[in-house]
Amino acid sequence: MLYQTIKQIGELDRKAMEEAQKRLDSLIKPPGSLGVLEEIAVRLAGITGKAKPRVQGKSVIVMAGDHGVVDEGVSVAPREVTVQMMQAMVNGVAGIGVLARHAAARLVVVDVGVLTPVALQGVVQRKVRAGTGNIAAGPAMSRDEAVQALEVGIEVAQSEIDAGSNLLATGDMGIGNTTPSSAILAAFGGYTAEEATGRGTMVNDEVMKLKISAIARALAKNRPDPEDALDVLAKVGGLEIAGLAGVILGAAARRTPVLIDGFITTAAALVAFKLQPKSRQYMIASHLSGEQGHRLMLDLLDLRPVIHLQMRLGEGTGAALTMSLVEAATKIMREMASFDEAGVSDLEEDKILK
Ligand SMILES: O=C(O)c1ccc[n+]([C@@H]2O[C@H](COP(=O)([O-])O)[C@@H](O)[C@H]2O)c1
Ligand SMILES: Cc1cc2nc[nH]c2cc1C
Repeated sequence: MLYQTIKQIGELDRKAMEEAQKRLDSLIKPPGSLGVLEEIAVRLAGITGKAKPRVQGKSVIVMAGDHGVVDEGVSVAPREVTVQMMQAMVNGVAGIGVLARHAAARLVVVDVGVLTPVALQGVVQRKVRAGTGNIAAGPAMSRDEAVQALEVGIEVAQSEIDAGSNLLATGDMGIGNTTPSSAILAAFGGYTAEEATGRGTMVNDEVMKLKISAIARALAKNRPDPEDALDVLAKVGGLEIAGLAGVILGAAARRTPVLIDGFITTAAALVAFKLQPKSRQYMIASHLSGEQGHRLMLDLLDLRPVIHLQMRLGEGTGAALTMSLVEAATKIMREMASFDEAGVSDLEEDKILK
């Protein structure tokens, strides 16, 4: 199913993009004056094949997993916080609970690999295994488990689309998950552990040293092959990272725009891109995370973040906030009048900067 999904991902619809650009240029404004909103509008046309798409339903999909590498002491938070935060999410009181509600989006929380054996009320149960292995000592998971977690993401994304959502946002929850995300960045980008590592939940200098050492050992021990995305994902990734890469591929295969959140979801975006380079065109980078290394990831993807709020919470919070901007771009296309329609005098063509 993974390979079928990867094969289904096509190119953007250039004709719809040209039509959208033409319409934008006819609207009552100086050329290009809505800036990035115009870029989003054109890309949405390419993704959906419609010059004037309408956002009909929004879903934020949070994938959650635990990490064996927490044994190395790489986070400020104890591992049980993963599950406690999932509970807070379904109760609507976590950051993403608030911001998904603010965006009028459905919030879907998926257990793709948390340690607790108990099923949480309101959480979608798709556990592939109970947490990853410690990447500083061996692989995170098997190749087969990585495929299973990717397929969970594809299925959840496509069931949200089947239920009427046509704008998706990605979110993550997993204590310790900035460590595998940094390892993924180092593996794909050829960076050292030091260059790829940030402070996550705000670890101090002492913990930072442990974290860099754990990532360096993870790379040396596992030797992930950057030419083989599944190898990188299985050896130094995470279950929620795999699930999120699946969400992105599943959305792209169904020509649905998908908002990328922060450091962890962008690591997943890198995996999706390496599995299918065409998937990149369906991604909208929502924000620039405060996590060191996020910009390096976005540069590898050649994506430009829409908002800069120094957020580094994860959970899909930056992606949820950006949903309303994406929706605004569709409304510009649908509701703003042209010079002709509004009876505004045409601009003087010979005076416009070309
Ligand atoms: O999204 C981000 O950019 C981001 C940056 C730093 C931390 N986080 C969140 O914090 C947790 C991981 O931090 P850590 O220090 O435990 O690796 C995880 O649950 C993430 O959602 C998220
Ligand atoms: C409290 C808390 C909330 C989070 N949300 C995402 N990662 C998190 C990490 C912590 C520690």
